[in-house]
Amino acid sequence: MKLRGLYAITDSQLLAGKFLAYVEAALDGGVTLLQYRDKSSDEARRLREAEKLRELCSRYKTQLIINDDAELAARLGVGVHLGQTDGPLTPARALLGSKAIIGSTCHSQIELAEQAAKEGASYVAFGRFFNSNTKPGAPAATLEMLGQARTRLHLPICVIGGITLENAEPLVAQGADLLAVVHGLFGADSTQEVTRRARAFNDLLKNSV
Ligand SMILES: Cc1ncc(COP(=O)(O)OP(=O)(O)O)c(N)n1
Ligand SMILES: Cc1nc(C(=O)O)sc1CCOP(=O)(O)O
Ligand SMILES: [Mg+2]
Repeated sequence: MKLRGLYAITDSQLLAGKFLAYVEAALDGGVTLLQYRDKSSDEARRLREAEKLRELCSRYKTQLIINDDAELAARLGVGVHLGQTDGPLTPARALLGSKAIIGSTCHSQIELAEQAAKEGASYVAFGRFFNSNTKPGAPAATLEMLGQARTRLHLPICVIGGITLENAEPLVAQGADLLAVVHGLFGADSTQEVTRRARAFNDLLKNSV
């Protein structure tokens, strides 16, 4: 499966009271990867919500990715996204198997991405490219770095951080495969607008290849 398209990421605060409706609206517009990102330590709720997302994703033929938690991903039989302090990639690959999608945060460092590729990552993520409501303190990355990464790396490149329909085009032009978005997608006022935005993100990627 080619990893290219919209990578929707959930946010428990932003989606409070409309979680499944907004996620389904995004899936309806087309989502390549859906990441369940919940930074709370409420394990029972995390399991319950992740199970619901797995069911929804299977209906829409979208791949579910769990943020931070390889054990939960293994329990559900889905993929995982690991940051630099979320545990090593090699044991996660051993736990989840060769077919699982495993992503790695590489901030703005191509060397981290090369290492992640050696350790079995399925994609590497660079960011933050713009001001982010969700994670304002994330280290910054540049378009120039992204262009260099594209020439050096042979696995899918995900970009993240403050991405909207208005600013995404240069990232795609520099070789991004996956646009990872929270607010620029789920910050919409209605489910219809979420679906419209999802379609428009996909159009940006389609029109560039
Ligand atoms: C697709 C994607 N890219 C980067 C991140 C950030 O991961 P991390 O640095 O571990 O930070 P948290 O998201 O865990 O706060 C991500 N989650 N997804
Ligand atoms: C979870 C996360 N990681 C980032 C990084 O740069 O590693 S930026 C980010 C938040 C993405 O949300 P939004 O689209 O609302 O900016
Ligand atoms: Mg993390």
